[in-house]
Amino acid sequence: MKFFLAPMQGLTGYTVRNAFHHHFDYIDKYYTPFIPAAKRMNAKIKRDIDPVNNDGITLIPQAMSIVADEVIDLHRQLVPYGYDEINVNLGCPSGTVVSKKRGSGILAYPDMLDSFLDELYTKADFPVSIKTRVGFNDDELWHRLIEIYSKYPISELTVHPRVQKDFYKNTPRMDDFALAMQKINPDKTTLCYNGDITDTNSFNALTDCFPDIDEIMIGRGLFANPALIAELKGISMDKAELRERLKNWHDEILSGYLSIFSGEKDAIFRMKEIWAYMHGLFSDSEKLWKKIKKCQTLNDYKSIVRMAFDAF
Ligand SMILES: Cc1cc2nc3c(=O)[nH]c(=O)nc-3n(C[C@H](O)[C@H](O)[C@H](O)COP(=O)(O)O)c2cc1C
Repeated sequence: MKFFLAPMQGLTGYTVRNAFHHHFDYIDKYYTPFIPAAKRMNAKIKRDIDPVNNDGITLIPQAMSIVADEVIDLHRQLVPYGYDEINVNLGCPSGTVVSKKRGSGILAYPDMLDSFLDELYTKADFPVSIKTRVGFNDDELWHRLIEIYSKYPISELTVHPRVQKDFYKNTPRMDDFALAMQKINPDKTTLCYNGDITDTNSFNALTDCFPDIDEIMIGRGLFANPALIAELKGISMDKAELRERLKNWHDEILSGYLSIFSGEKDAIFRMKEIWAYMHGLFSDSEKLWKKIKKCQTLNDYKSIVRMAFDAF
């Protein structure tokens, strides 16, 4: 089984990717948070994809676009950095994205999706993978969408079996993932599952249902428990070792953020985004989370976190 870290805007930049690579090195492949392909890459994006900042990490840049020439142009900008494959985001549910028919917005327009992919796969002389949801308002069009996907030489199709309207609510629609397993030719396209893998139970339920599945992408579950993949692989780790690795992982991210952002407030804000998922691992987790949410200065933040790790 191969495990991938899901792209997450604001969370899976190079600082976090490196921390995973150094302290929980179980991730086979990483994806950048989406890069808006309509514009030229800015300094922040260039820093994020720079191979110097991604040493030893297998990284796939993700494009946000529904225009073939934009994807081709982004690829042209990425080649000098050593990238070949591009992943296209057809899953983002955010209002500002879908209002432009981008992300999961295009899933309501199968004909438009078909012509986009037709032009893209005709013009692209490099591997293009896709990350998709299973519909917009509902999954009635999923049959049609999967027929469209199955026509093209998609290098890897990651399916997050929710529709746009679900955002992250409700449970993944496993019947829709089953249809993808049935319709996608594994000799042409590798199918990757994504959604709600958070522990051994959810992992076993998935692999019991789909024993042929070979690739799983995990997002929130890895922030709730950075050692999750080790657990899924049956690698044992006692509490002291987990605490030590978790602390090193946390400290590397904090010092990385403090060196990137001009003020400590920004670094603390970004650390809070991680704690929103991670606090559940700690004792008295709700109380801890409240304290972290309230804290405004680096000194306060550091002392709360020190106590949390002491009590771990
Ligand atoms: C805060 C946040 C940011 C995200 N940013 C992206 C993104 O840039 N590109 C993308 O394809 N998906 C993005 N996603 C979706 C995740 O990649 C993933 O599909 C989703 O979290 C479901 O997987 P999970 O249940 O393992 O977390 C984002 C999700 C969250 C919660």
